[in-house]
Amino acid sequence: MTALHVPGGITGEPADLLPSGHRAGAWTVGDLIGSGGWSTVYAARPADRGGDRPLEVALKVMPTAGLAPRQVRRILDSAQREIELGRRTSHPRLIGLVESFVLREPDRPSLDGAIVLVMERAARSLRDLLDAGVPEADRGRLIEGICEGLAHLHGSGWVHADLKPENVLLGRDGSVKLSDFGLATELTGTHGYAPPLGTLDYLPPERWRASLGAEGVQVRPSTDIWALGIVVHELFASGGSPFAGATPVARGAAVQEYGAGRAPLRLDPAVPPFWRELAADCLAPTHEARALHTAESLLERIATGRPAERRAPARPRRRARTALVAAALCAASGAALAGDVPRADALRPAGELTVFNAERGCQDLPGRVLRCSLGLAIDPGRPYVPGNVVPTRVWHGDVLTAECRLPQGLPIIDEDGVRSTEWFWVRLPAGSIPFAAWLPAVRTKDRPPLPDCPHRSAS
Ligand SMILES: Nc1ncnc2c1ncn2[C@@H]1O[C@H](COP(=O)(O)OP(=O)(O)OP(=O)(O)O)[C@@H](O)[C@H]1O
Repeated sequence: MTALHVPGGITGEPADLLPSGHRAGAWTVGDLIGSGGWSTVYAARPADRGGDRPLEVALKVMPTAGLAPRQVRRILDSAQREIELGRRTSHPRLIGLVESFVLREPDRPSLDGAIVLVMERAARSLRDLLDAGVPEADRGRLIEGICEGLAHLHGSGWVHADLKPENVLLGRDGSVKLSDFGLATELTGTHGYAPPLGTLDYLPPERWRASLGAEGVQVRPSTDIWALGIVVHELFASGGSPFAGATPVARGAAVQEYGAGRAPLRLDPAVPPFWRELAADCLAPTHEARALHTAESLLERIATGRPAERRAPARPRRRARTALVAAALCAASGAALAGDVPRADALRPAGELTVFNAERGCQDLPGRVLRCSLGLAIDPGRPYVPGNVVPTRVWHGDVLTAECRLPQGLPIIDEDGVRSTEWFWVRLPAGSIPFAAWLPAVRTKDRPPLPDCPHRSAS
């Protein structure tokens, strides 16, 4: 875990290292695996034969000696979270906790009193794999494994809160195992509170302006979904972030510009269409829009979408998937426009529609807040995501002129569960470019008699 709001890591003298062959609790220490800001991790094996202990484990040693009380509290809190989560959950996609103990090392004062977490041992981390180059055939499987881990965590009422390639470990067989639960937070209702720590490159826009209360900062499952979107992008873009900048802070500034609707999402062209749509949904700029994409629903999409990709690797087949309308409730500036739409002079106004936004809290607002704005689609046959909406926004109560209807577009479900495949070709306010776009029928209660549209945007 990297400090965000407080100066990072442990200050003072570095702790001693445990030599290979040293006995720590019931374990014999082996090679050093690596170290983070708060801990050192060693390979280890059982010191005694017999018993049902795993034959190879990793010891995460978290020294506490000589630290300021605040730092000790931080480490104890982190260890407590790992232990609590390890005690309460168990899943093949989560690194298992075998046991924990306090190290007694009177001859090594810097290690005396260190907390030791004994964990299932992995072969390497996703960061190592990214550095070496991820084989193309493995990428989808890795994402699916991360989603499985997140789905189990979220389903058990926990948020990881520090998802990043360093914390995605890989077994010898390549299986994915999420690790490092030092910030993991149990939800009470819709959210939980974590210490104000995290890794800058994986923080969603709302975290950059989150207030720090007595309990910490608010985290929700959508925090992990954002981080997943970054990891998906990294897997296909040689480790690159979708947000430009030479430093994590500069990239964080780009995240905030995007979150405020002042910049579009620019995904690397190397990310294939299926994963691009998935990453864009994970990277929806607001918690509200992102919350529509749960780890569980992403898993379902992967399960149905990936085989199609495999069958037609040259040009992945577009699957008509059900999209949730609020996915397009985000800033859409800079959206590219698809062709094959009728010219302005070809439009003959045929009916009026009043925009209806089913999202709670968006119907009685006196002003026009971005959060409650709706984007109209460029192409009603493509997923209704930020890359497929026009820049002009509309709001609940706006009256739009409709020209025609498309009975069979992509099915859309609104926040109340109303589903429709119908779309309306509507004019946008004067001066808008483009001059018209597609409104999903779930975004209006009106059904004026309209002719069927002769056209649809190219997909
Ligand atoms: N169970 C494990 N099996 C194998 N390697 C592990 C295991 N747990 C951690 N590691 C490796 O040990 C190193 C340090 O671990 P870790 O990142 O958990 O420490 P940390 O102090 O929490 O780090 P950070 O401050 O970066 O979050 C990393 O290289 C990680 O891949």
